[in-house]
Amino acid sequence: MVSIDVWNASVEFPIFDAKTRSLKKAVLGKAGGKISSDAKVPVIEALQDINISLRHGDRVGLVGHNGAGKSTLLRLLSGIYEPTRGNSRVVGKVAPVFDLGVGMDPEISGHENIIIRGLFLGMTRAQMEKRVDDIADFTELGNYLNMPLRTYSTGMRVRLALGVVTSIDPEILLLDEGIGAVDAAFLERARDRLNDLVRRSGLLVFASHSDEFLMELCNSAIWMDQGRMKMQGGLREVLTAYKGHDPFQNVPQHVLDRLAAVGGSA
Ligand SMILES: Nc1ncnc2c1ncn2[C@@H]1O[C@H](COP(=O)(O)OP(=O)(O)OP(=O)(O)O)[C@@H](O)[C@H]1O
Repeated sequence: MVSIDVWNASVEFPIFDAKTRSLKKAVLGKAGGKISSDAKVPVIEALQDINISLRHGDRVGLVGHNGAGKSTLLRLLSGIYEPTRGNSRVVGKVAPVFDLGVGMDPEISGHENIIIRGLFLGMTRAQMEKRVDDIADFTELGNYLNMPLRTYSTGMRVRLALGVVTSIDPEILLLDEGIGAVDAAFLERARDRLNDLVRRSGLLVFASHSDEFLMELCNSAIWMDQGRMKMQGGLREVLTAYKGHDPFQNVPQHVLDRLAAVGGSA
């Protein structure tokens, strides 16, 4: 059974560049983590005192201003960062989807990239070979799949990457908001695949600035603020507190019904 547990975890980035000493005097705005001023070198306190316990079936949205610590938290959960203090334990195979294009090689074909990217996300070559046709159909890239990736437009790369990402079977899916940068029309086509992906995943943690995406995929949320967890609870409750208004209020009933049907937040 998959699980994520984090106890009193902090992640700090010491900044050794002498020029950054002036940072110590910096006044922080709303965006960004906390910069500690008492240490010898300035330290960015990206995460402080994080306590999380997630189990199979949890679908958690991470919300918060720029620099609040969402991406750092995802990297902590994926094992890319170790906590500077405290502990974390993740049981299950993690698929980190932080940057849609990461692990793609511009010099090899779309087909080959499908396999490579799948391997990077924890799949086997045999599993990916079985999915290539389905991914090719979805991307509508046709003969381009035999061409090197460098010949693709940005949108074509995103189609390929999204096709691969939505084909995997992750135990724990960690999604960063890059996925929200996809254009609306294609996203509409990807909607069902994304929902299926999330349904197949044992556990989802998704950092996003998009209410629509969060409503679609998540049922609870954590509000990050300057590296700390400001609030944790149901998605609607947390989004309402974070935004200062209830974003569900303006959602038409038929959309709420559809979200309820796919197991979303409504
Ligand atoms: N590698 C790093 N070195 C130094 N500081 C970092 C590093 N990564 C993140 N930070 C700092 O940690 C804090 C949290 O950043 P993080 O990227 O986790 O925020 P975020 O909530 O994902 O922001 P956004 O919504 O803009 O993506 C910020 O103050 C950032 O400047």
